[in-house]
Amino acid sequence: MVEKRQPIPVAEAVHRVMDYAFQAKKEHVPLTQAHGRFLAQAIRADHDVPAFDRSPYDGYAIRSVDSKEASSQHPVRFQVVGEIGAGYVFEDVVGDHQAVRIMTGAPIPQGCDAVVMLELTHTFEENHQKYMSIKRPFEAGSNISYRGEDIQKGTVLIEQGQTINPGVMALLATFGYEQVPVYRKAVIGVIATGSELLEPGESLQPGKIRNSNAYMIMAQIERAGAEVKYFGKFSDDLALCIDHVEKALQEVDILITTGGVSVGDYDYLPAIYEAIDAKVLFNKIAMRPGSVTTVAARNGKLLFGLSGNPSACYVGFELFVRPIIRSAYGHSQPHLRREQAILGADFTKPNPFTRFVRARIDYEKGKLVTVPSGFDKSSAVSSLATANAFIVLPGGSRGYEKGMQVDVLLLEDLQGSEWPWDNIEKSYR
Ligand SMILES: Nc1nc2c(c(=O)[nH]1)N[C@H]1C(S)=C(S)[C@@H](COP(=O)(O)OP(=O)(O)OC[C@H]3O[C@@H](n4cnc5c(N)ncnc54)[C@H](O)[C@@H]3O)O[C@H]1N2
Ligand code: MOO
Ligand SMILES: [Mg+2]
Repeated sequence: MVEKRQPIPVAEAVHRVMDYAFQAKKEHVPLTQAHGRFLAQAIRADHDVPAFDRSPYDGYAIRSVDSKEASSQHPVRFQVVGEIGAGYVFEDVVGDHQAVRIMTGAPIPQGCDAVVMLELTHTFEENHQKYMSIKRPFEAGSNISYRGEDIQKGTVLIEQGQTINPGVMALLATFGYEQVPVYRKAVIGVIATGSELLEPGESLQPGKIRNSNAYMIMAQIERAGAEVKYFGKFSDDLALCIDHVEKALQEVDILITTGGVSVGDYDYLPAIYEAIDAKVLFNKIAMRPGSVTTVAARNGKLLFGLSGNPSACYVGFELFVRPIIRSAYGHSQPHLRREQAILGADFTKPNPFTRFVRARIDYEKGKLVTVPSGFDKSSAVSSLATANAFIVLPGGSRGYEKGMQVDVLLLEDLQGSEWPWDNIEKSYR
């Protein structure tokens, strides 16, 4: 008698997985390796930016009071008493009707309170002395970048858990983070199962297929910000498989297998979970694709038994594995970002279970429009390459028409969402 599996709602499955959320350890990495990592500590400004009043232009630093009488009829002349480039400090105090030639980024000399752009000055020499003149007055503060105008000392600039993007890299460098506190990458093991699997370098043979899931999952792991450990393929021998899983578990934070979770004669995963005494959190979800997605836990470590069908495997990863990875990095919005979009094509399939249609989101005149990205079967591999979203169609619906509003989950968005599973749009016909 085949075991009858009881499907649970998607949200309930995600909850059961998230009960095992863990925090990754912290480490320091050189700044040059920090891009794409997750900050393990908030970054606070320990000095003002800019740290001194500076010139935003190439020109002349002056005392504004000396320019008061300047007009096109009566230009005011200044004696040029020095020159400073960015990186240098003018050591003297600037006096009455004196000016300093100054470059963009150089500190404003003592005594000066305005900068005149080079283009607005006339320069000349008399008796080997340099002068410049201007034809209009400048107010105190004209063309000065003030200390702290960009960032004030003490400001929290980035919260812990944020992704280090190119802009964060600039801030880290600005504040002297030669070594950056980041979360250590979670190590995720991958094992493929199935005697039909060939590796990409092997020629096709009758009845065989190439193992695409392992390479897809490894990329999904990297996209989620974790590190991959690939353990290759299972053998056909159950005892060896058990041993394989036991050993792999020692080396990872999470273990993912693909295939072998349904009720086929060679679907070994249920037997393996039993043999290693892992607690099965669920083995059937009211969703398509991915209904067979199984998750088990042993000694606090999760084992994800993703489906062998490529589309089901892909969806299972994004819904259940991704949030566990992101939450390990202190992220408060670890789930896929949920948005609403206009359906750009009919989707006539009825949905007894909640369906996650691999889809493409595009912007059209300020609106988000989504269309399925191709062949919509659990076994499909073709619709994944152009997918950047899942259209979420709740169970119980009888198909959707072009123009309807639907919920979508974004696959390539870094912001994420805190909990996307409440009140999924049910505007079905
Ligand atoms: N009697 C039933 N049969 C099936 C059920 C069911 O409820 N009762 N569920 C179906 C559903 S839904 C799915 S999804 C699949 C799940 O199968 P498994 O997770 O056990 O995976 P396998 O049997 O190992 O393989 C399924 C399919 O995927 C191909 N595959 C496997 N691994 C890979 C890989 N690494 N790369 C590419 N493709 C892979 C494999 O060749 C099979 O075609 O079960 C249904 N059956
Ligand atoms: O689990 Mo299967 O992917 O529902 O099609
Ligand atoms: Mg199977």
